[in-house]
Amino acid sequence: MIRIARPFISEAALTATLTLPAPAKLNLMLHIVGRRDDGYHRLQTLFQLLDFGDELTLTPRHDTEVRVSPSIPDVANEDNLITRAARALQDATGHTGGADIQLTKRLPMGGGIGGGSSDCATALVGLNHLWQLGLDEDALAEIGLTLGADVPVFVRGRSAWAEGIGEELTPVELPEHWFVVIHPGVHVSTPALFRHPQLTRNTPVSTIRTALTGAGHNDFEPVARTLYPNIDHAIEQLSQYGSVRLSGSGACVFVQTQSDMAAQTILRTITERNPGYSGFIGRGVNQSPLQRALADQA
Ligand SMILES: C[C@@](CO)(OP(=O)(O)O)[C@H](O)COP(=O)(O)OP(=O)(O)OC[C@H]1O[C@@H](n2ccc(N)nc2=O)[C@H](O)[C@@H]1O
Ligand SMILES: Nc1ncnc2c1ncn2[C@@H]1O[C@H](COP(=O)(O)OP(=O)(O)O)[C@@H](O)[C@H]1O
Repeated sequence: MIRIARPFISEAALTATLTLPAPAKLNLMLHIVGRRDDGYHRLQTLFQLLDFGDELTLTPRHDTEVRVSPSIPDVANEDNLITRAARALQDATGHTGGADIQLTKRLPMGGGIGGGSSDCATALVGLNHLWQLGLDEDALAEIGLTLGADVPVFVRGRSAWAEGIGEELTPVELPEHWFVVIHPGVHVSTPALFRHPQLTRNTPVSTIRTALTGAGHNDFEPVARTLYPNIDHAIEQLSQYGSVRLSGSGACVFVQTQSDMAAQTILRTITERNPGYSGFIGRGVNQSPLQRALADQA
């Protein structure tokens, strides 16, 4: 655990409020190449950050309370990854202040687009700033990894090639395309998919260079399509517009477009045709809007 002396916090910092984005990610490809002794799967994946996501407004409190509002249905305040991030920071540093955190949730839950992980990372990065804790990026990523395999990429804020369980990150420069992301109205449990007996876990190891050519696939896709007919249907529907992929363990599927206007047309067509589906458009970004927003504060 990282322990630092409790820093002095000015009265001005206690009244400051910070609004920060929590962007989505896509897995442009995701190969499962093995398994660790603790059961976690070893992956190779290309994380593309998007300029679309949730938003957190953080206000410090004098007491130790951490309150997230509105609460997320079926997720207790102490289980919310935002609260868990705040608690982890308090534990690591001995900080005795708390926070009120307003959450604008735009990303579908269990969508494979990292909503919870990104909220968690934004809380870590934002509270480190507001509470003046002085933890560096490595320390925040290390704390983040204890809360979820996908948290470090959002803490570091670069589109990246990832190995290990997602924490060995190499920043990459990707073309900043537009993406139509469709949520086909089903909630996928990531642990359940990782446990599935039919999941391919022995894809041969690839290289970053190969992945950057656009080669690769998502090993979750066959299982997700079998278990969730809506995912299968959404992939079929979108495939007329280009190469469709599942993101993470699903349920979101996506297709790349050359313009915002093309993306709007596809999104409108698919959601009008399928009333249970929702979706959004995001532009791929190499640097996270979180780090850009924080730099603007400095
Ligand atoms: C599959 C991916 C791909 O980006 O994304 P999502 O579909 O969740 O967005 C991630 O690896 C998900 O990361 P994350 O959602 O943070 O997972 P965690 O909370 O750390 O783990 C949830 C559970 O999934 C399993 N797990 C997770 C990651 C991994 N590399 N191997 C695993 O076996 C473990 O059983 C773990 O208890
Ligand atoms: N702030 C949060 N936002 C979303 N989900 C959260 C949050 N805190 C805890 N969770 C839990 O984490 C689970 C996975 O959420 P999410 O990150 O949206 O999925 P995925 O990683 O598949 O995109 C949710 O079903 C929910 O139970």
